[in-house]
Amino acid sequence: MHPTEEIGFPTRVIGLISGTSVDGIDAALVEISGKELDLKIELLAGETYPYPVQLRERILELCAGVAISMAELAEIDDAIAFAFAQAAQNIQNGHQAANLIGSHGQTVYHRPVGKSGMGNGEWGIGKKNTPYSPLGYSLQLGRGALIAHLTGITTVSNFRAADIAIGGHGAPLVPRVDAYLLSHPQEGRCIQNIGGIGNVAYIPPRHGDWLSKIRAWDTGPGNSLLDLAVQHLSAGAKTYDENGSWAASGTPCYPLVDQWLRQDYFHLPPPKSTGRELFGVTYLEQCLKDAQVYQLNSADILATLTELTAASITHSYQTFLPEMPQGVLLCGGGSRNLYLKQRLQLLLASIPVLTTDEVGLSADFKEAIAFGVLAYWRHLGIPGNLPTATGAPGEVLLGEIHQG
Ligand SMILES: Nc1ncnc2c1ncn2[C@@H]1O[C@H](COP(=O)(O)OP(=O)(O)OP(=O)(O)O)[C@@H](O)[C@H]1O
Ligand SMILES: CC(=O)N[C@H]1[C@@H]2OC[C@@H](O2)[C@@H](O)[C@@H]1O[C@H](C)C(=O)O
Repeated sequence: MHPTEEIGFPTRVIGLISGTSVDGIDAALVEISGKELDLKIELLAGETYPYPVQLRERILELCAGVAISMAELAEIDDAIAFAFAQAAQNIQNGHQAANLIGSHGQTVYHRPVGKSGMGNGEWGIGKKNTPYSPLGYSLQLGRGALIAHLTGITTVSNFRAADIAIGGHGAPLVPRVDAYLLSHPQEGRCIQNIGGIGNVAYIPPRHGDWLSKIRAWDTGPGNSLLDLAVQHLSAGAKTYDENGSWAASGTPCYPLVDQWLRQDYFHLPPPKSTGRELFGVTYLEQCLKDAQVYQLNSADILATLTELTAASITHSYQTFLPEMPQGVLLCGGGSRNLYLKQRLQLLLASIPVLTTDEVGLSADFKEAIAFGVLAYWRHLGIPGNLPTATGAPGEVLLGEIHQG
């Protein structure tokens, strides 16, 4: 049977993701129709389901590189799959049942392509064109087979592996979905996600060979350093800077922002990807040491870290885009940080900074929606990666299908 007949067409899909902020599982129930240029989605329900506190803490430790046994890894993998399956069940309450799930899972480790950790060519890594050339590696927990079993719904998971296997970064993957849902006939747009990590998709006006002109990459820290700093500076009382109001009460230290912007990652040309492995605990520790030199108070530290996020985004547009966009559309939790949004608008001067909500696509649930669309494309046999975004040499089908 053709896959579209199996799941019905148009179809009701659940997209699930927990991102690098590890704040909880974003679930989106969407009705999807069309394929690419005629792709349409309707968000029927969107919800964030927080992780149980202990599970979140364990995941954050894993992300920070704390060593654990394989047995414990298996337990965490299952706990995440159970939580994702529960989220899929809950999001359907009051709605007709879904017939497909796209589950990104929880990233706990991301090694960008060309960044082998083994060194010395051990295992043959580092020798180009051998089976062990320095491919990327990206590990998402919450196995799809278990989600399919628990929900009884066919589940697509492990989306990044196929792109990585052919030499891509396996990230960012959302830009291909952005292209079809957010492109504009006359306007070049940047779709800027500000999650734990920031990523941008530059989408030129939708005519000619616009698809091949799309550029996308991870811009660097979104909220990851800010969240860690807030936790540290509030002695655990807060997990993030609501609306950016704490940072707004301070003053950015511009010499420090300039110093931080000299970091290699910001100068690496795209395609490129990153994660909490770089912009995580160790990175923040260095930032806090640097801040001592300038005797910054807590508010000033947060203002300076917020400025780093804003400046790294705009600096990367100015450095790597073929032309500046006519508009910027924000999404992800950072789009709710009013101070950060204000700083971005100031740095981008006359380029309007809006959120994707303002053009009809949920800024909170866009990533979850995108993994629903990627699962749908997998079922239809449509590739999900954009080689200009991930650096892969070609398009591939993304994700493994587990029958429900
Ligand atoms: N009202 C708000 N004010 C300020 N910051 C906010 C607000 N709401 C959310 N955030 C920030 O957004 C973060 C969560 O963003 P989001 O859920 O988009 O990240 P993610 O999806 O986990 O990350 P990624 O996109 O890197 O995978 C929170 O940790 C917090 O820092
Ligand atoms: C390995 C991984 O999970 N990367 C995430 C992360 O969060 C933002 C940025 O880094 C992005 O490249 C990617 O997520 C989105 C969903 C993507 O693939 O488009």
